[in-house]
Amino acid sequence: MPTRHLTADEVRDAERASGHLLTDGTLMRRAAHGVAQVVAGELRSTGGCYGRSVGVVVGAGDNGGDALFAAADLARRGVATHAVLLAPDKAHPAGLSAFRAAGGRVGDQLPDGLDVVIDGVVGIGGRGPLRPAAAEVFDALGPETTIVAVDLPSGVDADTGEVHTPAVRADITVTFGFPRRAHLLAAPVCGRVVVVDIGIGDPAGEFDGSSKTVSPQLFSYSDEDIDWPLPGPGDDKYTQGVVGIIAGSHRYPGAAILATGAAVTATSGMTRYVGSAHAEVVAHFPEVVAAPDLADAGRVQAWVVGPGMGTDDAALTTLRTVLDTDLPVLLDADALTVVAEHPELVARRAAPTLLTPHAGEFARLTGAGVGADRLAAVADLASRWSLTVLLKGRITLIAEPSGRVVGNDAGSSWAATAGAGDVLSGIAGSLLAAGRSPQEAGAAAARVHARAAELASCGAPIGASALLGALRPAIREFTAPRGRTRTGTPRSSR
Ligand SMILES: NC(=O)C1=CN([C@@H]2O[C@H](COP(=O)(O)OP(=O)(O)OC[C@H]3O[C@@H](n4cnc5c(N)ncnc54)[C@H](OP(=O)(O)O)[C@@H]3O)[C@@H](O)[C@H]2O)[C@@H](O)CC1
Ligand SMILES: [K+]
Repeated sequence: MPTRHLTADEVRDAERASGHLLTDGTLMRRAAHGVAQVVAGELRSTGGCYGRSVGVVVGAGDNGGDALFAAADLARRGVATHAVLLAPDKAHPAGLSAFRAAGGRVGDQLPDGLDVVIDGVVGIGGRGPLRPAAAEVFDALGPETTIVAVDLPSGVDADTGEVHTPAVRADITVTFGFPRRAHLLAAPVCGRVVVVDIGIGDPAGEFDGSSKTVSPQLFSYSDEDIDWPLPGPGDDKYTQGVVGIIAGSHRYPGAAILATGAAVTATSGMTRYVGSAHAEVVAHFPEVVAAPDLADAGRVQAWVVGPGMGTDDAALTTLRTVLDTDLPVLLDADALTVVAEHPELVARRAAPTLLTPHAGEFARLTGAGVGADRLAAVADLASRWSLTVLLKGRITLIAEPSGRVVGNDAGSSWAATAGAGDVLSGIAGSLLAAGRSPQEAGAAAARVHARAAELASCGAPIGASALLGALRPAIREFTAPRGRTRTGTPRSSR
């Protein structure tokens, strides 16, 4: 099931709804125990707890309280614990007493060579960058020290995921109850995220309506949430959805080959190509049915338009023709540039429409940059234009007009290479043709694309051809173990 990522306000609502568990300090004790367990696990994996040393950086709020109670717990397991109090007068009193009682030491700075440092500067109450005193403590840490953030890496905005400068870069982040938006939007600085159950209810399920309605809503998918289309016993090449690719040119066939190749690889249905690179495309992929003109293209169930197609009058005419149909259409690259100049092309479209801009194309479409709040920006465009927008990046966001946004962390940036977007459009287009909604198609395509980049790279730079080459093994990871339901019914025929 997709995971929802909460705002700071929703987290506070959920905590408040737990009543006495909040007021009598139970939630904090559970949270602190969860942090201590994770740190102890880290220490055990590198030789054990006893005799090891842990530092805590303690801010003015409850986040610091969590860190102090966690350190007290660790001290009782034989760990030497040291704390720096950034605001000594405001440090959580009960947490500080517990820390001192367990033998923890308080000083102006942390000793060298600590095994773990716990970031308890700020959590969901933090605003803006890490302040200088805190930044100094983290800057002094050696590379051997593992940083464990309590709730969030300090200096990261809980709701927008903006990583301020400076901000803590955590190896592990331990959070409570439900992941926050920042755990996805700022995934690269959160490290491994561990969600500890502290007994607060699901805000979506248990709220009585008094909490604020939050829009947009951010979700992430696990591999199990990806329902890749598989051919069923009764399927033929047409019934699985035919995708048509309009991309590239005779002079610049690369985008055409990459997008069409991705479509050929992504699903077993038929792939058509329309454009002047038809000979080059067929030379690479003989299974593609290619035509130079749209009028001769044949029937499709979805169109991909744009990569390398140019932005001239011919491109405008082609776009107009395709967008006038009631078929799903994915618009990428040059098509986005044309639509930025002619937004009326998509204004009255009722059929599924998916725009796949990178940040530059997004700015062209909106007349403004993406800004620090990518989630709000992409959700706003999707809502204003009543279509689905996939904003590319290390964290790809796919927003529906309803305000539902799915985010996918690619896990690396190896796919930031020329032509990778063409591959993505081919994958997503074939999923649209297979009947997936624009958001499902975008989310599944982004996930498989990221996995292919990982498989192709293995730590080395890649080009888009290598990415395309790794697409089939990547897809296999999403289909092989889950190809059939318990009753033997192929998933695609359900
Ligand atoms: N409620 C519960 O039951 C549970 C809560 N839990 C925990 O509580 C956390 C929320 O605690 P919170 O509300 O006290 O806010 P918190 O994040 O500690 O920071 C607020 C303080 O920081 C300061 N400050 C602000 N910005 C700053 C900056 N950039 N750099 C430095 N300082 C900055 C600001 O003070 P200022 O200096 O501005 O006066 C303010 O006083 C939550 O994340 C979770 O860890 C868990 O135990 C589970 C149960
Ligand atoms: K923190």
